[in-house]
Amino acid sequence: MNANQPTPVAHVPAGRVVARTTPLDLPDAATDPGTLLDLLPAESPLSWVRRGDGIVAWGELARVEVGGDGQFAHAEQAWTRLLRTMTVHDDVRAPGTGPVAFGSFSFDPASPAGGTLVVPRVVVGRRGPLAWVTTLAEEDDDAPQPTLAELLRVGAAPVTSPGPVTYTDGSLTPEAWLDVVADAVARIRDGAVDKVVLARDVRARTARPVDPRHLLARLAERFAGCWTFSVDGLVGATPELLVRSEKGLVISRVLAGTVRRTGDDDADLARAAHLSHSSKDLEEHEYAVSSVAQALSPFCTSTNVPETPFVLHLPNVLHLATDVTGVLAPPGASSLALADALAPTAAVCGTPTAVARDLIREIEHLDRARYAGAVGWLGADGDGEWGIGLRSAELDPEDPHELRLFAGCGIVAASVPDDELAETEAKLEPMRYALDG
Ligand SMILES: C=C(O[C@@H]1C=C(C(=O)O)C=C[C@H]1O)C(=O)O
Repeated sequence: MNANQPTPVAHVPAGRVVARTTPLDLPDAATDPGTLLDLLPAESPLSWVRRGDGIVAWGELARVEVGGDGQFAHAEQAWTRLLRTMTVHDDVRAPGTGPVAFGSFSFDPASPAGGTLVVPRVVVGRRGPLAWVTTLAEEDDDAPQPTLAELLRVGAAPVTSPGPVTYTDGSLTPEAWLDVVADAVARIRDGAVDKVVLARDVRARTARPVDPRHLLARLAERFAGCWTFSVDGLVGATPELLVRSEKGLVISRVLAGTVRRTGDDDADLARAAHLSHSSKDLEEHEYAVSSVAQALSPFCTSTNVPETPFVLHLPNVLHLATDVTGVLAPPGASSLALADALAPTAAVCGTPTAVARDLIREIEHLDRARYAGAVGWLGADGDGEWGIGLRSAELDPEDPHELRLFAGCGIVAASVPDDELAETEAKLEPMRYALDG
């Protein structure tokens, strides 16, 4: 939708809706971590899955499209209005049961991409030994809850691979992007800004139409510790949790400071040790942690901000990581309101935020759309999980052979453009891997 359009566009049912959650006898995540994703249909799958747990969904009961500065607030208002039309029967009562909305929001509120909430018709979730199905239907629809056998038939159509992929430059050539990074370093050294995160895109064209389930399955299998998401054409596996809010406790996993892995365990351990002492990476990380801690603290009675980061090992890269936690002050802001307050963090924008965002608008030459924005889900009680939409690609709604892959990195005074370009290549690897096979 048009980012300047302040009022949300909502496609919602005219009458009352019944949301019904019942237990489901799914195979254990330990024996079959792929089960949730295996249920998905090829058409517009919704997913938020990590290590076999999470929620997947399909069908569209309602859709809300927002844009501009109030994108989160408008989405939340629409969700609250929709909930008033619902009768909820929840026999399971766990995070993710009852009605949920999946959402994804643009990094820059001025982006024409805007944000979307999708309220699915069927949700299947799992959390450890607990599994459930939620259906959302118009009140006069008296179809019984689907059985496991019926659910398994939804995703029965074979997953197709995209075949050979051709990659071409995105909005800038790699050489032009190096100049942008050099420009940013010069401005940082001049004192215009402390840190700015610069991103680039790469276009991919596939021989066969993209089946998002192919991407999701490969991402979930290789990047099991990340959140594998699919919302409204944005697909990826993010290691970075903007915020999870659950029963009054909030957590944000902050990542900033990165080194590529070598594939050799001993060499990687040496790199991890180097990363945790690198003043350039620690500086980048500190900006990101303080931006999250500052944004969370007005909502919390207490927060815990560890003094030193740990090193998060992913298959492609190592990151400096800090889990910031807090106790929500009553009555408790919703997870979407928290995402609104937190986004964009300095991990994907810079410090100070407003100056960094203006600099990105001026020199990056990229519409990030929903890359690096918030992506996740929201429940009826406001709890939910929102990741930062990294290690991701946007599927072209007009052409199922086309995608845009994105990656970026934090630039500080000590950054070297060639190293930053190499870092973006390392961060593009998950989506390139997803498209393979
Ligand atoms: C911007 C990205 O990653 C972010 C930037 C990082 C960095 O600069 O070290 C690390 C993790 C993310 O917060 C990306 O993956 O595209």
